[in-house]
Order: sequence, then structure tokens, then C-alpha cells
Amino acid sequence: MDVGQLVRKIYEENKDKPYLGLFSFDQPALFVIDLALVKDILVKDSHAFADRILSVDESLDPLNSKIMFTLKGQKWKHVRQNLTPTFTSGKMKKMFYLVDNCAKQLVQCIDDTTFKGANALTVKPMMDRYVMDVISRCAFGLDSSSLQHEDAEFSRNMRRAFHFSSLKSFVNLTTFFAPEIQSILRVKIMDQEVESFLRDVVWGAVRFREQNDMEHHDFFAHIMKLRTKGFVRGEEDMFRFEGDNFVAQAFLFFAADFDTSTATLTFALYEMSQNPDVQQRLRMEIEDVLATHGPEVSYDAIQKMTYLEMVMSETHRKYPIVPFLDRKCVSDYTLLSPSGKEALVISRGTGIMIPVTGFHYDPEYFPDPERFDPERFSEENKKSIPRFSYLPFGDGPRSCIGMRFALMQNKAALIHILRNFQVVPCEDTPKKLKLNPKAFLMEPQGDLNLLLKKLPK
Ligand code: HEM
Repeated sequence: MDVGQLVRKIYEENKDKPYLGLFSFDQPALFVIDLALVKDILVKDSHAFADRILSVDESLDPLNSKIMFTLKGQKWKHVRQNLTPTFTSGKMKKMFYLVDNCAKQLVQCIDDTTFKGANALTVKPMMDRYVMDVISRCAFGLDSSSLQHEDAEFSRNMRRAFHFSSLKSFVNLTTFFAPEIQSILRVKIMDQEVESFLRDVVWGAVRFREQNDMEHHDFFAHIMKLRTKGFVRGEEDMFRFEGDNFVAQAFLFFAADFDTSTATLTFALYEMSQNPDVQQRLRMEIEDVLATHGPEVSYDAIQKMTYLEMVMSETHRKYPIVPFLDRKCVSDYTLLSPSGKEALVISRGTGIMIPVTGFHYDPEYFPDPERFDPERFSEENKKSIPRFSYLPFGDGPRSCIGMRFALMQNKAALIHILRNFQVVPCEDTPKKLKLNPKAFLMEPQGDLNLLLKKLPK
């Protein structure tokens, strides 16, 4: 059973309770079911739940321990505050041309693959190559040519960063559920060679930019500015964007975007193949909007595509890539039950689990949850979705900082694909998708093949 289904099972068996205590390995944790309590933890009293359960041993994994996702306390705050301005819609708009170029190359690459006689397209590896190119351009300031060359050096090395053996999958799980086990086993998440490769790439890109005085509008340009930025007194020793602290910020993009976006795009294309009416309506919307705001795809035109937004929202509802949210209680906290009568004292150090898959498949919040139905997110219908029952990007101060970027990147890919191809199931496309039970994040099991038929111009 995959993690998402396990979380859903625990939720469904305990739906009548506001919360549930459980042990993950030997650590006590609170599994929160009531939405009012979810609000208190994620937003209202978020100061008491400022850290994550997840923890990475710095001596073992210097880069992973310095990305925003794993940082704690003041260091996290400092990094989050400094990186937040990179993700405004103004910045996205300026970065859009980089993403759009990759989406055009994606179409070319699919074209070439299908032209070479492949009957079906194995979807995920192709999406991997697209996302890899986007990340290399926006976060590392270089062209990885992953779409042009299947075995490009950048992608070969970066893939290794996430290639898990069974032992590593276990260690990966322990970073969430029992961080101290990682230190006892002393198994690194990331290979030393991959770490060295990353450092070389990042410092090479820094040197190149320092020597070539050109203006760039990507994420890398923003973090380059942070290296020279003055530090507020007192913060100086806390977290300077130097050395591995700097390299880790570029790596963050890869760590946070690669698996999440390739899986989301794969799921979205699968649903297109299963729901031809949705696909056709979406294609018509894209063409209509571009007839007025085009002909080129632009950031502003994408914002006008309301049905595309509904389709993406439903994809994130049915396939929440991160199956549960985690927090750690950083100061003793008294949780009141919804009636206000009972109180539970949560001690400092207790882990909190928020069951996203449970909420997203709860028929009370999303009727007929197995059905892919973008109408749930129409202007009218979305008003009846209870707040905090829909959490694909989390919520509160530790919510996903890259949501805008992810949406822009994944919508751009869908737009270009649907303008050029009709997505249909092939002989071995499953009627119901199986999920990979070994993966921590939600992803399909095995190869998912679809036919992408070229549309007449
Ligand atoms: C479809 C793609 C993505 C999905 C589904 C996704 C989902 C999530 C979720 C569920 C969280 C946890 C939120 C919480 O605990 O409340 C998260 C955190 C985070 N995400 Fe994303 N994400 C995606 C893409 C990205 C991208 C492109 C970036 C860009 C760098 C990014 C950066 C981050 C960071 C830095 C955090 C940690 C924030 C913190 O701890 O302060 N994500 N993401």
C-alpha cells in the first residue's frame, strides 16, 4: 500500500474523531482530522508548529539539510523571507519565456519520438526531461539539453540525486518519521559524487555570470543577489548565502519541483486520455483565449484560462503528490476539541500529521471522489469546498513557496501538448492507475503509456 492510501485508510477508520494519537517508529504523533484544528495548527497558531517532523543530519547530507524544506527555526525564517520575493507573479511573468521555450521543445521532442515509429509514448520519462530543462534554465542558469539528448550529463547526474535503493527509501522514510535513525545508520540520502557535481555546476554558473555582465530574470539571478546583500546585525552568523548555503538554494528547485511536477503532469495527461470531453473543452478554451490574447502563449493569456485552472485543481485534488503535511510542535500547546470542552496538551517535540489524501477523498467534502470532475472547481462550486479540506500545496507560513511557478510550468506544458496532440489511451493504458507503493510522494507504478496523435495544423 502506498503512503497516500495508508493515510487515507487511517483517516477513514477514524473520521468520527477530531484527532488520533499514533506512533511513527517510537515517536508520538498527532493525526489531525477536524478541519478547525487543522486551521489552528497550519495558520492561527502556526508559531507553535513552526518546524517540520522531517529532519536531515547536516554532517551526512550538507545540501539537503540547508534547503528551506528541512530548515528549522530562525534559519528557516531568514531563508523563507529572502526567497519569497522570487516567486511573485511579476517575477513569474519575467521568467515565463524560459519555461515557454522548454514547452515548445517538449512538443518537438514528442513529435520526434512518435515520428521515429514509437506507437506509444511512455509519459513520465518525457515529462522528466521537460521539468529537468525548466529547472536547469531557471534555477541553475544553464541549458541542460535534456529534451534534445536523453542522456544529457546534467540530467544523468541529477537523476542520481533521487535514485533510491531499498535502503535509501527506508532512510528517506526515516527522515520523516524517525530522523535519529538516519544518524545511527549513517546512510546519506545524496551521493557524494552528486553533491560534488552540484557544487561544480553552481560555482561554474556563478563564475560565468560574474564574467559576462548580462541581465537575467531567473531564480539564479535572484539568489546571486542574496550573496552580496547586506545582513541585518545579529543575523550575520545565522545564515549567509555562501558556500553550501548558496548551492542548496539552487538545489532546492530541483528537490521541490522535479518529482512533484513530473508526477502531476503524468497524472494530468492520463486523465485527459480517460476524459475526452474534458480534453476537448480544454483545447477549445486554449484556442479561444489565444485567438484573443495570442497568438503566442503568454503568462497573461494563461491567467485567462479558467477551465485550465479547474482541470489543474482537480488533478491536484485527485493526485495530491504530498500525501500528508507534517509539522512539529515547538512549544507546549493546548488543543481544544471542536466543542471547546476537552483539552489536549501537546508537548513540545510532538509530530503532527495532516492527512491530505484523507480529505481529498472524503465524499463529504468531494462527492464521488474517485471521479475526475473539474466542475468541482467552477467559480460557483468551489465556494462550497470547506476551507482546509483542499491542501495540495499545504497552507500557512510553511505552505509551498513554489506553487505559482509549478502551476505556470505545468500549465505551459499542457497547453503546448494539447494544441499539438490528441491524447488517447493505448492498448496497455490501465483503466485505473496503480500507484507506486515504494515511493514516498504519489507517483504512478510502472510505465504509463499513452498515444499522442498529431493534430492537423
Ligand atoms: C506540482 C508541484 C508541487 C507540489 C504539488 C508541491 C507541494 C508542496 C507541499 C504540499 C508542500 C508542503 C506544504 C506545507 O507543509 O504546508 C510544499 C513545500 C514546499 N515547496 Fe512545493 N510543490 C510543488 C512545486 C514546488 C516548486 C516548483 C518549488 C520551487 C522551488 C517548491 C518549493 C517548495 C518549498 C521551498 C517548500 C517548503 C516551504 C517551507 O517549508 O517553508 N515546490 N510543496
